[in-house]
Amino acid sequence: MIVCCDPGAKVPLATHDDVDKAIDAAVAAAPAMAALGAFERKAILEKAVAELKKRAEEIAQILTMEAGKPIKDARGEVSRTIDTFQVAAEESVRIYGEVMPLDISARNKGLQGLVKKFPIGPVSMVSPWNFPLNLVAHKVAPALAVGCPFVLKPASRTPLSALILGDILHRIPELPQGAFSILPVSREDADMFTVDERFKLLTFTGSGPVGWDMKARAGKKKVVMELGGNAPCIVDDYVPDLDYTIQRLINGGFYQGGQSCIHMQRLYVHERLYNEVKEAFLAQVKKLKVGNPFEEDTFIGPMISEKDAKRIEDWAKEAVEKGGKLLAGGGRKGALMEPTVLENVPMEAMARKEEIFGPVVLLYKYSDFKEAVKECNNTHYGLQAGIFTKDLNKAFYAFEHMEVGGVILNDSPALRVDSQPYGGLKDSGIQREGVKYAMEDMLETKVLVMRNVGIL
Ligand SMILES: NC(=O)C1=CN([C@@H]2O[C@H](COP(=O)(O)OP(=O)(O)OC[C@H]3O[C@@H](n4cnc5c(N)ncnc54)[C@H](OP(=O)(O)O)[C@@H]3O)[C@@H](O)[C@H]2O)C=CC1
Ligand SMILES: O=C(O)[C@H](O)COP(=O)(O)O
Repeated sequence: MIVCCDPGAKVPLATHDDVDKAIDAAVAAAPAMAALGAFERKAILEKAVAELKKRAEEIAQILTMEAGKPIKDARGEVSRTIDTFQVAAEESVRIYGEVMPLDISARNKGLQGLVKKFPIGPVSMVSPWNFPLNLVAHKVAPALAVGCPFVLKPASRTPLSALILGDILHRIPELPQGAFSILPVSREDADMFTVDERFKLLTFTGSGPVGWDMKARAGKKKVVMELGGNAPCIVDDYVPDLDYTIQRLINGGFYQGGQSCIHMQRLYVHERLYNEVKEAFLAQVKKLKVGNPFEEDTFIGPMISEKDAKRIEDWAKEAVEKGGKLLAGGGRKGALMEPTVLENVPMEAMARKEEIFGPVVLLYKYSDFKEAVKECNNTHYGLQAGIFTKDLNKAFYAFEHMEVGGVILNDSPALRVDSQPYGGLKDSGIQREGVKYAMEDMLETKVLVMRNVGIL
């Protein structure tokens, strides 16, 4: 069977039997993976970095073809993927344990512990279409850094860049046979990624309903979930620089066509700056080029499918029906969705309640900072939040009170550095990615308890 991805590339689709064999191969490769020295894991990751650098433009073109991602963003994703692998190479030689005193009471006299981290074993990986290369890298590179074999299922709509990464790894002879498989597979045949007990960890990035259902059925394995968001951003009464702030707000709201779970969906602006920010923001929105993603100056390419673009358009319409005001955009041509700004959209509207995953920003005015933080938290998601302010006390207040995995000061919530801890609270997930943090989940702590009996 084959699976198609726009605009017509075809790749083989693995069967249930293929997945079964891949898991067996990962189990068989686990001892050899665990036996790799830190210097060997580092060398493998560095070879991947070198090859990604060589093939960067080819991969960027493929990302644009398979996901409709503007070419500038595709190049950005490749360069972030190189960072992700580079950081993993560096972290691979920094997996520390500890020696701990265990003589905590008289009966434990003479005891100490040697604590060491060991690779957890075969990892099941399921990745989404919105960052088809770097979100794959955020699972693959940490696994290689700790010495875990893996089987990865890329999203059906965007399997190509993951398969190219597989091609790169396949050419690294130091990787033990069976250490990895990358298998495009139908949802029906993908159930083993969730339920198979040969896997010791399931790491999933994608939508909430799918992720939470997987967690419920994952059995005894550890689970990492990177799910959706509905990211808020506050622009306080005094900000470092208004032009800079507007430029970052535009990026946060419309970069990647809003198809990112840290996309700035809600923008709360202090009443002192409200009119000025609104006017400058709308002026910039009107200049954004929507269209052919291969053109260098395109800011917003097509949504991942026409169906998704239609849903986004419908949610914008519903927001107006429920009392919101349309300030810009709202229209759609096929899969191309206009950058859209809505004001005062009420809580009952889908665009306020749920993750819109499109180029839509909701604008609100506030007068009390603490109330604005409360309103930011008024969602079942909790991934990232942004705050622009000159006042460090407010920044710390936001850091302490925002119910999210990351607060971004003086930039939009859409900012992610690939080495930072990344992940959410509430319905946005559990555990963290961001190389070093993903590695922690792929390691098992073991202790050697030693008694010094004092006899020669
Ligand atoms: N990072 C994020 O927060 C993301 C959020 N989303 C949100 O989710 C919405 C839907 O996007 P979509 O791509 O369908 O997201 P999904 O969560 O449905 O898919 C993500 C990955 O999970 C796979 N998958 C889905 N169901 C199963 C299953 N039962 N067993 C094993 N694997 C499974 C998908 O495979 P397949 O591709 O074959 O269906 C894909 O590889 C988006 O519009 C957006 O709102 C989407 C992507 C990323
Ligand atoms: O910049 C990123 O890496 C993404 O926004 C993170 O991907 P997500 O949309 O799955 O969180």
